[in-house]
Amino acid sequence: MGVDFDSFVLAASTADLTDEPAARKHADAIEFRMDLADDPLAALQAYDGELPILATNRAEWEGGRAEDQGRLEALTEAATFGPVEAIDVELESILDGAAEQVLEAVRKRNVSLVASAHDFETTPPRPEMVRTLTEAGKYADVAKLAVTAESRTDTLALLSATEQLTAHGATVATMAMGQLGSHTRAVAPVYGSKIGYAPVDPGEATAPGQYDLETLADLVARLV
Ligand SMILES: O=C1C[C@@](O)(C(=O)O)C[C@@H](O)[C@@H]1O
Repeated sequence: MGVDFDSFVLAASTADLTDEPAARKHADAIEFRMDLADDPLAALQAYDGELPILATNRAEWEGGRAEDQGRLEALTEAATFGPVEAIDVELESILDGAAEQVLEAVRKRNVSLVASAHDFETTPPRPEMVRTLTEAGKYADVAKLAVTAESRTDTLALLSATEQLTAHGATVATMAMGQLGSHTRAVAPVYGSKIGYAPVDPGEATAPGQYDLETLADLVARLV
């Protein structure tokens, strides 16, 4: 049980689980953005796709659309559905103790856990990125960090932090958002990043600078 993040996992990010047949050819998993869906628990109930689901219910304060009210409860419930083999929860929610019931549900069903942090404005200094990823890794199977690149120096710092942690045995997922960061989505897996996110339809990106699924699948396959 659980998604195996020992090797790279390409997740098709979507608010619509009926995208699954279109994603199947290129993706290893579906990232279901519950916060962008109309009735996410009903959609999970109706899901009959083949790909395992990584469920995300991104908080408004972390760049998503989910209000705090009921957010973590819905994520906890998502963890009880058979096809949900991984759960993404914000590192901030873990650290402030709010995610305890999510962590318990994840443990109970042996679902994989991704602890994530985002910076939609900048790229923090390298030591801070290493600290954030190290902290996230204490709680989760995958420590994920998405930053916003403002320069090539930023993207190099992110890739270097990715390489360092991977060399020390950590399982991390990293990406730089924004136009300047796009190439890191293809290149970070070379340095050890274990999850890539891409929309099936390029018009439905879930973060700035994403490639469409087919393009990212092709780039990563050529590089890794
Ligand atoms: O956290 C992430 C990473 C992401 O923000 C990206 O930059 O690809 C896309 C989101 O859907 C996902 O939950």
